[in-house]
Amino acid sequence: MSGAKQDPVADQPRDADRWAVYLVTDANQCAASGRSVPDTVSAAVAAGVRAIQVRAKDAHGGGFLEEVLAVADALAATPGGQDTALIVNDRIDVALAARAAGARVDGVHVGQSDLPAGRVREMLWPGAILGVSVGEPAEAAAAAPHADYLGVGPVVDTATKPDARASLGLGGVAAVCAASPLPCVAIGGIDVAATPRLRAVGAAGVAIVSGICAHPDPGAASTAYLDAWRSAKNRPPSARAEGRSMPASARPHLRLPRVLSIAGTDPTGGAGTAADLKSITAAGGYGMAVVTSLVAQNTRGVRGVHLPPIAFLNEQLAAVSDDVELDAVKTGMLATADIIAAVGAWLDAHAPAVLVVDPVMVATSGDRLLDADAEAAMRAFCRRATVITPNTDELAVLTHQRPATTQAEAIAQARGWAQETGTAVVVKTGHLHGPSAANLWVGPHGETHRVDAPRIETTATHGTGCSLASALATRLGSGESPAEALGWATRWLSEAIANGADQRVGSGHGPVDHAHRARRLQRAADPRPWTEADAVPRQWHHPDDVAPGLTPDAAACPPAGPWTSALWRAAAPVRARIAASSFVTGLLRGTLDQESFAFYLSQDAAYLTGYARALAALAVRAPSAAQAALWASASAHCELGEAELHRTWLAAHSEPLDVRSGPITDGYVWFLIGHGLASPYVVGVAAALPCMWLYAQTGADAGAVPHDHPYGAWIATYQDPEALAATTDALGVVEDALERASALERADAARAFLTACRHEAEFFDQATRRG
Ligand SMILES: Nc1ncnc2c1ncn2[C@@H]1O[C@H](COP(=O)(O)OP(=O)(O)OP(=O)(O)O)[C@@H](O)[C@H]1O
Ligand SMILES: Cc1ncc(CO)c(N)n1
Ligand SMILES: [Mg+2]
Repeated sequence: MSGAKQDPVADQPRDADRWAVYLVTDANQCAASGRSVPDTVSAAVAAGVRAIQVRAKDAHGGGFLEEVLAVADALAATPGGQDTALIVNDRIDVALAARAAGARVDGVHVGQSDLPAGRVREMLWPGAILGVSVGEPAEAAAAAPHADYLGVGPVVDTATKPDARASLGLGGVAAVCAASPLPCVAIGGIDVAATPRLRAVGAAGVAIVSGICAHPDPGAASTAYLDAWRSAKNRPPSARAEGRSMPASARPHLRLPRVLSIAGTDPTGGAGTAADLKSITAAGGYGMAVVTSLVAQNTRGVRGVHLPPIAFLNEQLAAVSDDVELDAVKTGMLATADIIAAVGAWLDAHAPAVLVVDPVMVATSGDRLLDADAEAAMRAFCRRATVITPNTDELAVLTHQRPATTQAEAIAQARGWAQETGTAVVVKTGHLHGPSAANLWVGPHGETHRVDAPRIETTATHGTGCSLASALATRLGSGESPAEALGWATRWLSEAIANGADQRVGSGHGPVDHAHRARRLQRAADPRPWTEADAVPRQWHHPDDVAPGLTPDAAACPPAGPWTSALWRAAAPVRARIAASSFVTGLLRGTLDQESFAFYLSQDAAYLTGYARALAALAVRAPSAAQAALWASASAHCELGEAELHRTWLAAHSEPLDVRSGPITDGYVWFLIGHGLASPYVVGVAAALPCMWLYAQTGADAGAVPHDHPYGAWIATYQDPEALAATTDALGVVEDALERASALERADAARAFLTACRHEAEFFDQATRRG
């Protein structure tokens, strides 16, 4: 029996350095150098290794289990062992058995010949780490939705794994890393000298077998690997020269990416350096700007361009690079071949880890921003980039083709470009027509990441290209993968475009609202008590005491009497906020991106489990059998009926069913359970009501949903007649309980009701706050 505590390292393995040096054990090699596997593990962990995989190719199940338990004990007894991930190779059953025996096991690693990663994930416990061995980008892509990290190899031919495939070399590892959004740990014949080079091509760590197990001093060997890992720069100075960037996924997340924009100006603040600085700030970076050209322009068009001497451009560039280390560079309007040459020369000397080139040629207004004879120079300049962000017209110029008129044509042009140059392309579809304004990342190895966004009916599109490229550079510079970075930038920009017109700036193509998201989050972060609940009087004697002056509006599920009617009126402001939220409007229109919906759904699954328990508590405390039955059957419905829909939708859309609840979900759930268990019954039922009542209202607001609506099946649950009947019954219970309650309890119940409404608003909104 293992003495190790069942206390998973859970979130720790997501640390940037978790996989730096990953020891994979081999009992034969340990034995040959006179040591047990647990002793080898202890020595490695004492030296600073923080990930261990127990591998026992030849052992039978029982022997393997013994070895895992012994390693778990060794970890429990070694300083640093608590923070060390313990992964079991191949055998899910052994991992489960070890956990059943009380050992802390954190996950499982499987190969291509084991069960498919998605199946393995279904068998694992929540929060388990799943690693998958891959040898090519296609395998990485298949494993990515299910795994937490990838083992990439073999790097060189190795004797420890006789069944291994042809070695990948540094280039092969780089290709898989570049195509993968997950941390990629290189494995297979890695010596100390190769370690920093693997880090430089994008590996998140090195997995070592013989280099440590067969070494006479495993502790010293571990130290040597760790030192070699740390000696490598986070980003490879040579990568840019090779025209390849280090994949963002493998870089540790930087605290504050320092991002330089090299672009023209817009005195009305909507495009160029002004837009770039706002976008970099909004995306979480420190923004800097070098001005290539002074542009007299506004929302209606360009009036004049003044180009400062090249020598002065060089002076600006040197002033930045002499003093500040850069995590990302974004270029915009470069205007002339001379400027392109000067910026190119500076980039030769100061290769940033991330270079986003927005090949600005023509403004939204139709004015030229790049000399006609500089197109060839821009084409060559683009090859320096990590990624370029042309609009469809610019993509056509770069690829010598006619402008694409469909997304498929634009993607085909981008593919050709990416394959030929090795530089990724973000295909922007703002200039096309149709309901979608999606962005797509098209990489040199054929990989694409599509981020859906709805086309917005607005004139506020001045500077959208500048803003997207700057936000993208910032998120890539912070260490995000291409898919993550483009996802964040697209969602943020979509909100900025949708709210741009409210700024009332200019009469032409107005600027986007770069700060909209920040303002929304600032409001959400306000720690003061929620005002709607604050407004309830200390005692509530009469229905008019709550929400005086608010005129009633119709509820899809009508109030059951004067008290619930008063609650409905008091909730009007927060109800309006929910109805206008970008999540709910996007959901009802069907324009919400799938990733946000999947996040919402997984939180809702977690929520329902808690809500079912809050309802069960109310059943226990109900004053009558009829009320107990109402809450008990609603509880059973949540636990069984509704959660099933979550599972089937997520599975059908290949989205992971992640039932870990986030802080917003947790806050709401425990608020409900707390009131259900510990507050007067009237307070508990008032707290539980908004979940039913506001959902019914959202369903009614949705109206008839077309059969091809992407979230039609989901919205139908809001309109479910059984749920409506339960809501009507619940309203009767709350009305009755309020009628009988004391004035003090009634006020508490109203506050709990309004606070629950606010929780509902936060709950919807959380899906659009990620990142
Ligand atoms: N009406 C719109 N609705 C939604 N998204 C839009 C709209 N117009 C542009 N976008 C988004 O803004 C980004 C840039 O758009 P676009 O393709 O127009 O680039 P651009 O022409 O380079 O912009 P700029 O005018 O700043 O140079 C894209 O991600 C696009 O999807
Ligand atoms: C300076 C500058 N860069 C880019 C654009 C593209 O909109 C613009 N209008 N102005
Ligand atoms: Mg543009």
